Amino acid sequence: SVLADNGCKVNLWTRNPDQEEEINTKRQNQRFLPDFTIHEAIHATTSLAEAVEDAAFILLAAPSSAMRDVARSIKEFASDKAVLVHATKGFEPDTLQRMSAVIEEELPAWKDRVVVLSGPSHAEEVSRKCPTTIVVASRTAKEAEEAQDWLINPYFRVYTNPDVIGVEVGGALKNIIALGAGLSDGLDFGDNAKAALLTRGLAEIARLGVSLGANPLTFAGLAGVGDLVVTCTSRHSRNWRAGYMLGQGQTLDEVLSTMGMVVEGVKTTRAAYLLSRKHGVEMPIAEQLYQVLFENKPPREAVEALMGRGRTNEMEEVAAEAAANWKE
Ligand SMILES: NC(=O)c1ccc[n+]([C@@H]2O[C@H](COP(=O)([O-])OP(=O)(O)OC[C@H]3O[C@@H](n4cnc5c(N)ncnc54)[C@H](O)[C@@H]3O)[C@@H](O)[C@H]2O)c1
Ligand SMILES: O=P(O)(O)OC[C@H](O)CO
Repeated sequence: SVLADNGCKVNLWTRNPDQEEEINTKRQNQRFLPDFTIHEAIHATTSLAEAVEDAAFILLAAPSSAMRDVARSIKEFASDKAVLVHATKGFEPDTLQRMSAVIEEELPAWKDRVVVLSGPSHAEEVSRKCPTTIVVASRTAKEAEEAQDWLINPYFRVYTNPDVIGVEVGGALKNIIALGAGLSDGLDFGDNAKAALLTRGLAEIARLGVSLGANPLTFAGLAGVGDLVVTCTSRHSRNWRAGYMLGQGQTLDEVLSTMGMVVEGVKTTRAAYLLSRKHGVEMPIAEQLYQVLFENKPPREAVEALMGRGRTNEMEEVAAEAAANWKE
């Protein structure tokens, strides 16, 4: 919609022929974005070749578990002159890789040229043209600035950032904390608890991010605290909603079947748990959530475990992590 508003002719790929027809004839997508009139310049197609072969700008937004397949499928059709952007917030579940690494493996022509788009941006509000700020990151300024040119408009303000790793890690890990915030709200634990989760969650995100090579300052920006705040507090967030239902006593299977949309935080909790062990990074919130989601730990016990941890210094850990990384 942003690209169509900016004067572009847009092809939107869907695997579902009914959805293709609904979009092209009724200008609606009732399942995923009800009551929104889709711009006339958007043409839905079930043909991936038609969707990408003449495209100068390609935006991949598949769930993280599907990104490799989708990237592989466009290889034979996409022009390597196209600006390639992804908006997916998660790690590949099996390999624990970031999305740009997965895309670059499947599409070597874009090596070091994949742009990451992230930040606080629920589709429900962008489609209503609510003022939104996001960030695009790439290894060299050229690609991010090109993506910025394509996307920026009076209601969609786009910043650039050189920190691909930090922007991807922030976008992925905030979903875990949003699940936790929803869970806390579902247990009626109040605003103090939620503020604690956001703040200590940000510390965890920064710790793992820095150990993966991110700039810690990125987590103070749109892809860090910005997206963390919106996802932990917005009624639009699927991750917050899923956590809330868990807090109210539903099982994970019940929650996921009710949602009918991707809840990236579930698989990302597992990925973060495994990455934290691999890199020796302490992530107590992610660890407790992992036990709630995958080991049937009662949520109240998880909160007790977090509150009962040994005494610690608030600032020490982030500074120590950054120093260790710098020495390497
Ligand atoms: N919804 C938002 O506001 C928003 C904002 C920013 C980023 N994101 C990110 O975008 C990604 C997708 O989220 P969404 O909101 O579109 O989810 P969604 O659940 O609304 O839609 C996912 C779409 O992917 C399709 N899909 C599932 N498996 C597929 C596969 N194997 N191959 C191809 N397509 C497949 C589904 O059919 C569906 O159309 C996530 O990583 C999410 O974090 C979403
Ligand atoms: O609905 P969620 O929880 O997947 O969040 C969507 C976006 O990432 C918000 O920026």
